[in-house]
Amino acid sequence: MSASADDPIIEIQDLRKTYRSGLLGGNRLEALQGVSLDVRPGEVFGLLGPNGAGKTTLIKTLLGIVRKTSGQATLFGAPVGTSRSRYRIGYLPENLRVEKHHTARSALQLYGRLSGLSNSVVQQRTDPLLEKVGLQGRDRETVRRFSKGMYQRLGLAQALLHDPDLLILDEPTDGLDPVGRSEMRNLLRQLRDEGKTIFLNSHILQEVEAVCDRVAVMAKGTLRGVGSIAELTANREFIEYQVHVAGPVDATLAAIPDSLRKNASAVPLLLQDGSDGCELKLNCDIEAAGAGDLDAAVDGLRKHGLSIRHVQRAKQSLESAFFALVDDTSEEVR
Ligand SMILES: Nc1ncnc2c1ncn2[C@@H]1O[C@H](COP(=O)(O)OP(=O)(O)OP(=O)(O)O)[C@@H](O)[C@H]1O
Repeated sequence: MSASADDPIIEIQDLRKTYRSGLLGGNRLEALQGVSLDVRPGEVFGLLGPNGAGKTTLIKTLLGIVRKTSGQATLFGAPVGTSRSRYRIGYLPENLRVEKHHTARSALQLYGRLSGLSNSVVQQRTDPLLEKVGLQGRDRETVRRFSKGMYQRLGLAQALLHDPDLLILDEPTDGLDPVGRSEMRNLLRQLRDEGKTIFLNSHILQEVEAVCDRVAVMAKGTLRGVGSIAELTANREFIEYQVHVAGPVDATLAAIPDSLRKNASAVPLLLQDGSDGCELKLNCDIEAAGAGDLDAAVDGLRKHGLSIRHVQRAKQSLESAFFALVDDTSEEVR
């Protein structure tokens, strides 16, 4: 069967990696325990997870640096580790190491030779690339004087040198200041607009939220959730309402029905008219018809003479979705 433009760029099926160490490999650590996911052409896909989740192992398996124990992983339809798949990938490692005597220009020449590009192609691509990553004018300084942000830009330039279709980026904004992070975000969006597929690993939730089309959340070698930010943050168990009440915290909590109080909290709040009040947070069980719970709470508040100033449905943040997904009681996605 011939490849189509919509075929996944990365296809992973039940991927497992067990590290063995100690005497005769007696100690086993299952770093990947049956991970399955697809990355589609042109998307920015983020891999999120706490330390030790298996993110680096997954990336290194895709790059052919770590050998899988079992399962399938293909890039552009070819098994990982083959030269056919490797050539179409640009990789930004977490800590790019460049000999201190290099300049950005000489480092790119070296990386170009290592990728098998001719000198003339490297010459031709260097200036536009330095400009793209914002290193124009700094290309003759030795990297000894580079900030972490400049290193990351150089790393991205080397990853782009052979014009790959897929970029695999390990913590691309790690160690960057807010300006550097915002510049890197813009650069990633620009690369996506140019048609590159981007697979990145990050522990910075805001970055992932700002730039990724889809996200996979991993914990302890298993996949806990895959989807767009909107899909991952659509809380399936609770609807949270925020109710602004013209009354103190204690009276507000006392006014709502007993059955709702265990899922409620309130904090003092300055109301829009400048008077004292509180914000009541009410977690309503979806299966118990959330709207009915809200009506019951409003009835209780009104019965106690408390005025309601504002009601809104809270959006679940990626952060709270993330913590719920990596929680030990969360179920694995296969
Ligand atoms: N070469 C190795 N030999 C033995 N165990 C390893 C090896 N590399 C990683 N591990 C273990 O595999 C598990 C997953 O590690 P991995 O580095 O893939 O996680 P991670 O999600 O990238 O974590 P971090 O965010 O801390 O980099 C960890 O328990 C780690 O200690």
